[in-house]
Amino acid sequence: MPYVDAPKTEITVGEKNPRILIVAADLESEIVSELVKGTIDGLTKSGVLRKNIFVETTDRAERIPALTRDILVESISSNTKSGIYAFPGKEYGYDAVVAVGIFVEEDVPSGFDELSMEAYNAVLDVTLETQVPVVMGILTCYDYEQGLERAGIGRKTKGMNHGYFWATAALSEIRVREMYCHGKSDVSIFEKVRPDTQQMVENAKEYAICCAQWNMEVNSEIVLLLAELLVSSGKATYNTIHVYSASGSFELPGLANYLGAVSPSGGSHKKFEAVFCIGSLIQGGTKHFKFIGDSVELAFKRIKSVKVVSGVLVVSSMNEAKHLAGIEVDGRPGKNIAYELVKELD
Ligand SMILES: Nc1c(NC[C@H](O)[C@H](O)[C@H](O)CO)[nH]c(=O)[nH]c1=O
Ligand SMILES: CC(=O)[C@@H](O)COP(=O)(O)O
Repeated sequence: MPYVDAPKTEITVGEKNPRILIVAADLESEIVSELVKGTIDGLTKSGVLRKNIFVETTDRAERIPALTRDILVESISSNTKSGIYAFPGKEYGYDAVVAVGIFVEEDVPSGFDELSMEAYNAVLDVTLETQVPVVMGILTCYDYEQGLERAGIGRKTKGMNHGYFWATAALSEIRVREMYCHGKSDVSIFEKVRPDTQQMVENAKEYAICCAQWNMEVNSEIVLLLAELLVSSGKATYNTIHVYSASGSFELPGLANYLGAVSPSGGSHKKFEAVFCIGSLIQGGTKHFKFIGDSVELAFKRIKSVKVVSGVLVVSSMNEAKHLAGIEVDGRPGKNIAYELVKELD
């Protein structure tokens, strides 16, 4: 069974009901239709009104990014914005998008990795261009059975419908942007380490840390040491470090770009010195972790709105991830990557 440490977040939508677009490839397929159902189910259970969930379809997963972009652009002129969070420049008719589809390696005789990478890169492009979070629900399976399992209808192992993950991811991305627009970040992770009173530090700068919610046991170690190093080196105080939760590592570039491009309305303008992106991608049963790892690194390089420091681990086991987060495993001391990340500021 693949390793899964998915976010435990349960989200209930607020007063403003979000508008969610699902762009699905090949709705005729039993896998995709089940994944779309799972996504809709997850969204409505969290309080999204069914009338605010829109499903558009195409025949092939590689067409999802272009179709998503077209629908988003068209929605600018519509009169149906929810206004949950600010879009810089243009406002779209949807607060988040879930891309749903599947590539099966067995069915792609050559170029499977290229096909998948192109789709992942193109989905991230849409997010970076529009600032609308597009959640990655395109499965990259070795065979059909793996797809059935991830749709919760496996024949050997039933599995879990991943549509629920994607529903949560879409809503988390909306929530974190909404919080940011209200001048809020989530510093609860510092509760145990943050002193009650803080010295005034001259020239303390504002930093953001975006932290993926998958594999938090690992990510939290990196975030805590990173903050400690920023504070002990006099670059920041705990008050000038702001933590924002991204759903998974795939959501990190979109969130970092958003923080760089948008000033929160109502709150003070935050111009971050740098945005650190922390996540750990641990190999599951498919190449999903690798495609995400490669596509997010490329996307970080395309971000111009702010300096981004990537701390996304792409590893084959939880023990490897723990090692890079400074956690001792089987008597072998770990080496936290936070030490390397702060050096990137110099
Ligand atoms: N398996 C891991 C994930 N998966 C989730 C994706 O990052 C993403 O949130 C989802 O595809 C929706 O867009 N994320 C991690 O950070 N680490 C993993 O091991
Ligand atoms: C949904 C995920 O990101 C996670 O389940 C990846 O694992 P797998 O490669 O087995 O689909």
